Amino acid sequence: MLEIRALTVGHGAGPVLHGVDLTVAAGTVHAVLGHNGAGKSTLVHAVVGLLHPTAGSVELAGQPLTGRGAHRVARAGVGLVPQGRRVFARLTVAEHLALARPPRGRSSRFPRPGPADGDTANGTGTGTGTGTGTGWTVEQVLALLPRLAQRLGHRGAQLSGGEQQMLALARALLGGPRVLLLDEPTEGLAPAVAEQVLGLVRRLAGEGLAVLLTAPQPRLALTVADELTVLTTGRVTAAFPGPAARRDPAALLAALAPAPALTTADPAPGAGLPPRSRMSPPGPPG
Ligand SMILES: Nc1ncnc2c1ncn2[C@@H]1O[C@H](COP(=O)(O)OP(=O)(O)OP(=O)(O)O)[C@@H](O)[C@H]1O
Repeated sequence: MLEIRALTVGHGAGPVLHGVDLTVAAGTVHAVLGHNGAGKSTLVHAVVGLLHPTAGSVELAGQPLTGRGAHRVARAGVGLVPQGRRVFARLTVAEHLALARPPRGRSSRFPRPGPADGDTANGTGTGTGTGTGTGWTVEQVLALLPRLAQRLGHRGAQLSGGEQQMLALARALLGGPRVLLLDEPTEGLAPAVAEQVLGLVRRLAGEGLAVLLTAPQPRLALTVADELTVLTTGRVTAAFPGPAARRDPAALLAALAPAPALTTADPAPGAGLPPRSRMSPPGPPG
């Protein structure tokens, strides 16, 4: 479904990603793992058209997306749940959904594959997931995310982190994506809420979406991913099928191990710095 080939892209001062290859099949979750600064958001932004690659390509179901503007990429069926949720503090949930809703007369551009009737999120059984090919309606999104239905009058700033994440997900779904990109969707969430969000992600993949999500740490992503790719300073340094990584996560953990910290036994580079600085691993803690 989503094919990323030899992608090289940066923010103006040289590449951040160097020849990244990655595929996300329909109905699967592909997790991109990497430490802070590895290039995960850069990859996501390049796919959704916010950054323009200097080399390589992005295709959706064989249709080239490379170099298109973000709105055209969205219209082609790529949905984004951005890092940090990007919810408007002063708008209510209902207002967010109204803004994201497809224009009258045009439901989501792509039919929602849909599960069997009555098979709705969290077992609430509201029966809206009919898979009739009409795309995502606000009602269907609220059936998938019933917590939002109880918060329609709340402003973005009044929502919990988990509720904001669900609102960001709802907004993306209303665009009718075939591919959904979620940039660090569990960041800052309590473990139980993070698991709930990933359960929704898994469910959406089960409905046929191709899902790419990013995470700095493998623990939660490992529970839902069909494929895992490790990015290290802008390069793919390892890739694992989900089942194999779950059976034996040692190789994945090793691929994600931070570069060894300098010690006082190391020669010169930290000379003159206080000992704490020399012992710190690169980048902020996870
Ligand atoms: N707008 C920008 N302008 C210049 N450089 C940037 C910009 N955004 C990111 N970078 C740089 O690109 C590199 C990759 O950053 P990116 O945000 O893609 O990493 P990440 O893996 O998503 O990290 P995090 O987990 O912290 O979000 C970093 O060196 C970062 O400083």
